[in-house]
Amino acid sequence: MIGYLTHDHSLINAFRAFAAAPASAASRGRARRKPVTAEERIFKMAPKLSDYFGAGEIIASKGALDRPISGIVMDSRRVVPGNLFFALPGLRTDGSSFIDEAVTRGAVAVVTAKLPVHAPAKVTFIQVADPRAQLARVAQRYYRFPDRDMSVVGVTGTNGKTTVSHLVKHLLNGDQRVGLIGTINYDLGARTVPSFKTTPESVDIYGMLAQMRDAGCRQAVMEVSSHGIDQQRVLGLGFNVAVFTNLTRDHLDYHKTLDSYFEVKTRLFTGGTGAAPKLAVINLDDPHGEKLAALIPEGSRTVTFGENPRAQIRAEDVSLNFKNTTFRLVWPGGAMQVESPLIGRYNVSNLLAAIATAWALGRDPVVFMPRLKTFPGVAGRMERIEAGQPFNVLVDYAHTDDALRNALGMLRAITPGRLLVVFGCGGNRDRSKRPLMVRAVQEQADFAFATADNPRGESLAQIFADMKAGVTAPDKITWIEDRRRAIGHALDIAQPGDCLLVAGKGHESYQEFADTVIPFDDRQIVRELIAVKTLKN
Ligand SMILES: CC(=O)N[C@H]1[C@@H](OP(=O)(O)OP(=O)(O)OC[C@H]2O[C@@H](n3ccc(=O)[nH]c3=O)[C@H](O)[C@@H]2O)O[C@H](CO)[C@@H](O)[C@@H]1O[C@H](C)C(=O)N[C@@H](C)C(=O)N[C@H](CCC(=O)O)C(=O)O
Ligand SMILES: Nc1ncnc2c1ncn2[C@@H]1O[C@H](COP(=O)(O)OP(=O)(O)OP(=O)(O)O)[C@@H](O)[C@H]1O
Ligand SMILES: N[C@H](CCC[C@H](N)C(=O)O)C(=O)O
Ligand SMILES: [Mg+2]
Repeated sequence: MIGYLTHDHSLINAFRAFAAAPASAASRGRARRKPVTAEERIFKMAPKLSDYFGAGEIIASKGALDRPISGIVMDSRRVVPGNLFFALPGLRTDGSSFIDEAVTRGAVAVVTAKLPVHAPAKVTFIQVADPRAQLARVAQRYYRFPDRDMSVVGVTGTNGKTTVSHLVKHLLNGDQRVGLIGTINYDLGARTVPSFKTTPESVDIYGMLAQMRDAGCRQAVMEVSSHGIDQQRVLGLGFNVAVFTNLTRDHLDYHKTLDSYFEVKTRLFTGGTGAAPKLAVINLDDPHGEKLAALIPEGSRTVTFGENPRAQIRAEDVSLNFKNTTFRLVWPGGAMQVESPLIGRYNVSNLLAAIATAWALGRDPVVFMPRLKTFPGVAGRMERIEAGQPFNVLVDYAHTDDALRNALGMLRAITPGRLLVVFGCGGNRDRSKRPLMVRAVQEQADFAFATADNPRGESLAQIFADMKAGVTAPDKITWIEDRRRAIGHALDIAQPGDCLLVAGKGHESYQEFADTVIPFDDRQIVRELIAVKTLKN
């Protein structure tokens, strides 16, 4: 262990404050757009608190409504003087318990579901029906509707969101500056910062879209997680395009059933998050994609992709190997040969999703496809580690049974020797996927080291116990709690011709325990251990 960060996520909070800082007065002045509605016109003047609320949104209030605010915050620990604090009901606690703390830190106004009986006179209290929904509405107004100045693409699905988002950004980048919000980083146009959430809170999203707008981005791509949709983080956001990659088992700790998980995803396409997107880009190779296509409202255009002969954007004659993937791309009005260093059949799907999105946005594949050649890949997604070892090592972010099955199935087909895996299951996430992940590994791999992923607040003994319910071939799996040691053992037994997949943490540069977050990067650790091994031999 090199050191540790305390679990209060001070670093993460610092990134967050940095990423979502309100546009400065100067940058607000630089905005190039023309206000189009009466509501937007208000924000040309110095806005006051009441301007951020629409008709009927305030149920009751105490204190002045005509005061200015210096920012919007939903976590009392982030309040600075002059802020408007949103007290949100949560799964673990209630933001209302932190109103006193927020006021002590300088909040001048509080939005809450229930007015307090004894309220400090200097603070304004506003009662609304749904503080979480209201947060999104207020944030959108505070940041002056940045989504209306840009074409925003939202990508949802269990797997492939990050890969597709980065591909879309890359394909569109040649024409214009494209912002990005996703699992790995936030590209705000003028600067890129590390991510703290795949789909951040609404106030952070609108804040970041405003920074992109002010940096000249007219196009943005963002991953939209099911948690993000359900927690109204994208409420009211006007998506130009919504993309559906696939739906397989994950997050059932939160959604309980696959049907309700699917229902949450459909909201992005049917207007359930505000307005329906103008364009719906849907994977027809996934049975849930077929179902979704039938739900798209009139007024939205649907573009389908897949190997399915009915898909508008289609891959034919797919050829896969360890070095690259080739297929014939067919679209209404043309066809061409595609070659990409992204390996695995699921990446054909990701490539088609991105191509379909660019095509749906009016771009010509003949013009944008040459850009694929310079796509650098996505960090921690089938990332090859070449440190002079005589066998293949790949680091991948597969953390569901479907992703593991796909990743291992693909490597199996192209590995002459044994297929080895290091993997684990995250804590405080879906427990039901744990035995299924073990099954997927047993089906495809010759030998596996089960270890810690991010245990978070759960004991590793509990996580291992859940995983063990899926064991049918105990001789194939060695259980080693320490992830670094597990990787070391796997490297020790690997022989020329073998392939080692280190799965689950991909680009992550930390490991999260109950009360500490330690620096931990699978890619760096593999390199270090190979170097040590080489020195010893
Ligand atoms: C399970 C889940 O999604 N939880 C989210 C939920 O937390 P919660 O309901 O438990 O909140 P809580 O801790 O009870 O707190 C309630 C309120 O009190 C506030 N509070 C709390 C403590 C304090 O000292 N002061 C204070 O003001 C909190 O800011 C919050 O607004 O609401 C919070 C904001 O109100 C979110 O930050 C939190 O996301 C947590 C951090 C999280 O880890 N979410 C993950 C699962 C997530 O969203 N992941 C998806 C990706 C999933 C995928 O791979 O597809 C993502 O988009 O990142
Ligand atoms: N289209 C796909 N279908 C199935 N599995 C995929 C697909 N694309 C990627 N994967 C697998 O899922 C892993 C995660 O991919 P990616 O990061 O693109 O997905 P994501 O949806 O953004 O995940 P997360 O929800 O954790 O942010 C990859 O490392 C790979 O193993
Ligand atoms: N976005 C996913 C990431 C999982 C990554 C894996 N390393 C884990 O910690 O389980 C989630 O929050 O479920
Ligand atoms: Mg992602």
